[in-house]
Amino acid sequence: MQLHVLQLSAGYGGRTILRDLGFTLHRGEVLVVSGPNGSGKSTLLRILAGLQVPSGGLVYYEIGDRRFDPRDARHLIGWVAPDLALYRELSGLENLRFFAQVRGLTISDEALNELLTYVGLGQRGNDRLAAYSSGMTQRLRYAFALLHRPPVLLLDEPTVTLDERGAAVVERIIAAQRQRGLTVIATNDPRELRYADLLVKLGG
Ligand SMILES: Nc1ncnc2c1ncn2[C@@H]1O[C@H](COP(=O)(O)OP(=O)(O)OP(=O)(O)O)[C@@H](O)[C@H]1O
Repeated sequence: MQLHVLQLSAGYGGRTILRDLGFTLHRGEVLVVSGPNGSGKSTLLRILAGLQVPSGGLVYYEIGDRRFDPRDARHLIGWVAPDLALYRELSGLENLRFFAQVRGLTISDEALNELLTYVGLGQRGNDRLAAYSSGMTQRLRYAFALLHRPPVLLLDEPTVTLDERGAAVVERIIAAQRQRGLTVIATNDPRELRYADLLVKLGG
């Protein structure tokens, strides 16, 4: 599996944010996208997730001899971002059940509870999200992203609001993802540069 980005450009209303960006990411590798606020990290991740269309260039995932446009690759992608909204009136477990159903997955409650334990929410799966702290909600986003065991993991500000234990969970998830496929991290936290097999610096 590979991710190919060729001469990518993107912007908003005639303002160019990303210009002529190119790289290839191979299975097992981690790409870290760094840069100051407003340099286009989230924009790049949204394009890789198929949530935004670039103004120029080419982006595709390659598996064997098949190519997928990001917009047709949602089943391949797990996505964690601060603006990823989950249902506050549902419990953690109910959120996972709901999104598994939406994705057409059959996953037992036992497996969902294992996933909750994996992200450190084992004791809190039946609490409503309204009662979660921001770090607990961020942990649940990881469980959500991992539901379908995606070969591509896109992490925007992966450890924002997480404590040390939460950051250790993220470290474990990234290590596991190296066995499964690709990881892309957008961050301006210098501690996260250590994950990079490939580093793309945006802005200044
Ligand atoms: N929907 C939008 N409409 C117009 N401009 C936008 C939109 N989204 C982002 N921008 C602009 O594009 C630029 C890049 O934003 P982006 O969120 O990709 O940067 P970032 O590097 O992720 O920033 P941060 O570190 O603050 O999260 C910024 O100048 C931002 O104001």
